[in-house]
Amino acid sequence: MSTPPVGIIMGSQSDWPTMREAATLLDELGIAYETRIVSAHRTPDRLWDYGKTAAERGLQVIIAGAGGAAHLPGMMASKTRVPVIGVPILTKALSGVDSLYSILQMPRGYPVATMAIGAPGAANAALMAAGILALQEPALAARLDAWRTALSASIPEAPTDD
Ligand SMILES: Nc1c(C(=O)O)ncn1[C@@H]1O[C@H](COP(=O)(O)O)[C@@H](O)[C@H]1O
Repeated sequence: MSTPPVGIIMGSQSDWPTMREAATLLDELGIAYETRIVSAHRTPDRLWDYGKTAAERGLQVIIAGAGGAAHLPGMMASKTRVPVIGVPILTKALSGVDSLYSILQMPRGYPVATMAIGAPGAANAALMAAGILALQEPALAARLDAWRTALSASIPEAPTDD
């Protein structure tokens, strides 16, 4: 089976309810993806292999979600030149600020495009991936434009009581 353009990876099964937001949006936009649980802490060899083969397999964007000591996105960025979009998972102890800072503060040379905490960040990660892929795919660019127009049109001009 050929490699899809997007890889959605996450540190744990417990991240899936959040990361599913990214998958749902990619579905809506007709973008193929694969999903994997990869942890820098718990499955370092899996992380190594995934990062080492990402470019040669044909992945074009990696969306990486992790919570707490969220080293996965940064470690993946250190292992592959494929752009990594990081999603900080909302945590109970520190409200996801731990995840956010862990992903955001990368040293020079190994960037991670860091999204907002939680589900909105996961959705935006998919839209960011779509925008990157749309640079080379006019049909996808048209679908993304239509999606944005529809969202804009759905916003009421004035608030209602219920
Ligand atoms: N941050 C990381 C990494 C990593 O960065 O490699 N691996 C797992 N985790 C995170 O641990 C949290 C709790 O995981 P469990 O629910 O499995 O205990 C998850 O949010 C996961 O992303």
